[in-house]
Amino acid sequence: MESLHHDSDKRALRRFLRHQRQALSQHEQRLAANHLCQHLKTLPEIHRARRVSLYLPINGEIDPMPLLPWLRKRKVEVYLPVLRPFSMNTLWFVTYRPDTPMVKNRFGIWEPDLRFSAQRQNRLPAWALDTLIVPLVGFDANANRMGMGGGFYDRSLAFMHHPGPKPSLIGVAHACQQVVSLPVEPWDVPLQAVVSDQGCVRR
Ligand SMILES: Nc1nc2c(c(=O)[nH]1)N(C=O)[C@@H](CNc1ccc(C(=O)N[C@@H](CCC(=O)O)C(=O)O)cc1)CN2
Ligand SMILES: Nc1ncnc2c1ncn2[C@@H]1O[C@H](COP(=O)(O)OP(=O)(O)OP(=O)(O)O)[C@@H](O)[C@H]1O
Repeated sequence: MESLHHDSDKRALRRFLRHQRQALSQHEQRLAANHLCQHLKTLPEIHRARRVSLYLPINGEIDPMPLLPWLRKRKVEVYLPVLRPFSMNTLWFVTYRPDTPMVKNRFGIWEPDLRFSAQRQNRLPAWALDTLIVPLVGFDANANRMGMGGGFYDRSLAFMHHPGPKPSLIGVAHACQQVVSLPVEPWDVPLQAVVSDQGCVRR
């Protein structure tokens, strides 16, 4: 595919890739999730991390949750992205434990409820995490990414363009979400790597 230059091309590609992953059967999804997590477990960015964010999948997204028992065993603190209230489309990262009270957000994604997230000791800004597992709609061989189009991760990770602490960013997606090349926008925050059910591409 040629590189894409227009917003309408980007929207069409996003729609196409979302259809691709939604067409996977439950069996294919489970297999892909297990393969993904086997690859993730080999990454140094995961091995050295003490605080990791995952996400709860929707719309055919690859499921990173099979990693959870492994992380818990290693005493890694696990966080989920939460739509930050009263703030323009940015994310907080909230502790995910077996007793964390959950609600559906406006996109139908389960997230820790507001009373829980509002307590400071239960959340972190993205810069305080060691590694973020970032859900993707599309990626290319250079680990460029395309998300849901809300700009949530890009906005929440804008600090990556400045000096200071920087977490590792690992994108994850189904192998069928890889394209030849994606346009890079000025606000895009580069990932270290993208991991799929079929392996890992590095920047
Ligand atoms: N599982 C998961 N959780 C996540 C994300 C994600 O991509 N996946 N996010 C990553 O950013 C944030 C939520 N961002 C989202 C952005 C757009 C849509 C979405 O479905 N948009 C619809 C329009 C819906 C509407 O406007 O009401 C669409 O694109 O059709 C969903 C989540 C935080 N949590
Ligand atoms: N740092 C930022 N500050 C303000 N707006 C931003 C920032 N980053 C992205 N945006 C806005 O978010 C919108 C969506 O961006 P884009 O299409 O790149 O989303 P995306 O690749 O799906 O990323 P994400 O996974 O973060 O949603 C764009 O209109 C862009 O202007």
